[in-house]
Amino acid sequence: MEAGVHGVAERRLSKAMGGALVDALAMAALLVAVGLVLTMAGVAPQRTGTHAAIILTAVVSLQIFSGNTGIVSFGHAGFVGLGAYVVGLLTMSASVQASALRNLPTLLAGHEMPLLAALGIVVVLGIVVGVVSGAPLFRLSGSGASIATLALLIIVYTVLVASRDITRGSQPFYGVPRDVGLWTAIPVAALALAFARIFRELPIGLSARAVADDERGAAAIGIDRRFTTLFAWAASIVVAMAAGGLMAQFLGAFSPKDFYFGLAFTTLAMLIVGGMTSSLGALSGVAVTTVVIELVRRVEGGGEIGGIVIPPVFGLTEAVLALSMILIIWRRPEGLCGGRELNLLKRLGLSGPPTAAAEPPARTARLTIRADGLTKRYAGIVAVDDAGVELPTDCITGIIGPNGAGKTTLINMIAGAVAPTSGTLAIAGEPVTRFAAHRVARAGLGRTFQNIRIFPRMTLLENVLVASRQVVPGLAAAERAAMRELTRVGLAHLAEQPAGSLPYGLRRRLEVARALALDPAFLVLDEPAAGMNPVETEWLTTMLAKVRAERRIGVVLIEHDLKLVMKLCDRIVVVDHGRVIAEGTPAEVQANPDVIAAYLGSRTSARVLAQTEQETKPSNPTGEFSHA
Ligand SMILES: Nc1ncnc2c1ncn2[C@@H]1O[C@H](COP(=O)(O)OP(=O)(O)OP(=O)(O)O)[C@@H](O)[C@H]1O
Repeated sequence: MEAGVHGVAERRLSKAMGGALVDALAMAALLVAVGLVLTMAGVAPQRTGTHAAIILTAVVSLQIFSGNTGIVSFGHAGFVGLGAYVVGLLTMSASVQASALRNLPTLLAGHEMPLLAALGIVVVLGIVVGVVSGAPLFRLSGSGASIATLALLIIVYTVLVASRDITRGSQPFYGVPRDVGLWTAIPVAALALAFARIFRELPIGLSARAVADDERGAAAIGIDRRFTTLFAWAASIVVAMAAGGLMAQFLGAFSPKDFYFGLAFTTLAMLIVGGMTSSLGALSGVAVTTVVIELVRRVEGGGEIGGIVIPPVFGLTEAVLALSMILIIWRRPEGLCGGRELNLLKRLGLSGPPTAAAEPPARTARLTIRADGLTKRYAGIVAVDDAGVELPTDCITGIIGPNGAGKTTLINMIAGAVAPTSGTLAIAGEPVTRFAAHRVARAGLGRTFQNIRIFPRMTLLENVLVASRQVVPGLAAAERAAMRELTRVGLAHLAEQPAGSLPYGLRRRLEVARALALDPAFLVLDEPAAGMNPVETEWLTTMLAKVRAERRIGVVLIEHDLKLVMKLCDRIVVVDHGRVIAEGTPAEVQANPDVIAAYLGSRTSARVLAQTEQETKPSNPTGEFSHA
């Protein structure tokens, strides 16, 4: 039994969260150290540092969204602007308002708030604005969503310009108290960085990264893409608007064009240079780019260096930024940090993988998946035709049939990945006919895919954790459950490696571990032995029989390896031309003339069948667990 302070800490705080907190503290300490150096260096460096810290907050807001969801956003700059105008209006003195904004609605006039109170309002407003602007947006995904963020940038800009009574239109909005200095900007930037670092380890951050890596794989473990994306968007908009609030009190005067394409481009370039997928990337991107911009600005306006007269080169800063962005995308697509976080604890050898949890209790009730009259028509093709099957938890069911028979389509309809044209479906008595894949997963179905769908940029542990945390309360406990599944499939020693580095056979194992981490009532495997050598196939057979016996879950597998099917399965469903043509024990199916005619007619199949006949186990009509 675990004992002592370390054991208690591990039980309460997940390893990943502990690491994130230490990283957040380290980055904050770094910012404070830079701030102290700048304080001693004079007024001009302090102003540069303050501006950089505010820009860092804006870049971090972009990182929280784009870095986790993989959707490049052009829209955040607009929301930085919105935050600037809100804080400007709330903190401006009434006398300045009276002269600069004569037609300001009374609701907005004369607040004269301190910055902190105005930032509090910005946070609340940011949540509302984030949800309202994101809700229609994230029906889209991928590049469609990216283009929609560009449209949002234009909409926010247009609204700011058009709201003349409130913003002075395209004229400068002036008279905002200039109260933001280095020691306001740095703590806010440190907080934003800490939030970003912790966000990626939270369930929502894990889900967002899973969606970014493989949308269908994420849906199969119960992740709702729309909710996840909307949450990440709203959280990032809060940070963007807070950055805008600081910018307002740093500049004192600004106009909508300060928060348009120029800012969108600069912040995006900084994030790409540093590395979009980590908070460390945001920090290093801003640091490196700020230094480069400062150096280039000295040349841009012209001057004399060592007696050589340099003419003004306007637009040089943007050109250098664009060039560095292209260079990074070309030479180092993951950015300077390569997508890595600091991970101080791991680097110092102070944190290893979590311990594995004990097995969950075996299921006691007999449950079924019931499909009636399931049909799927594609233009001109009936992929599945009026299929009716019952898949219980007390046996391993094999679904076989020739290529193109409709097996995968049948499974995809059951798993919610393909909407049936007609028919009904129920899992454990719950009607799930029109459920999206993530809802079917939550109803108790874990699955793997014919074309493996792991999350390659996440570690093996994260791949499984993102599933276990759906059913295990508490991240620390979910981590231990994930370790248990990795141990089961023999991958625990690779827990902290990126999944993308795994060879093909091990990826299949990881996918099985991820599906089992959902603690599903049903495990559906689409060609699990494809690409495995005989030793791996034997391992898979043993592991499946063992897990079925221990956990008492229903296993359904589509498999072309007839030997494996006949050896492992209690029941077999045969599909041909989209129809279920036979159903029964392996012995019954092998003797069925329809099966022999339609599916096993070829010489090779007949030979396999003959070979496997002796190895086939007896039928299991009582539904007893035969693999205990
Ligand atoms: N998205 C789709 N659009 C059009 N036709 C499709 C689509 N998906 C599947 N089909 C067709 O439906 C039929 C059944 O395909 P399915 O992949 O379900 O068969 P299968 O039995 O799993 O085949 P295999 O063993 O080769 O994987 C095939 O004719 C296939 O071409």
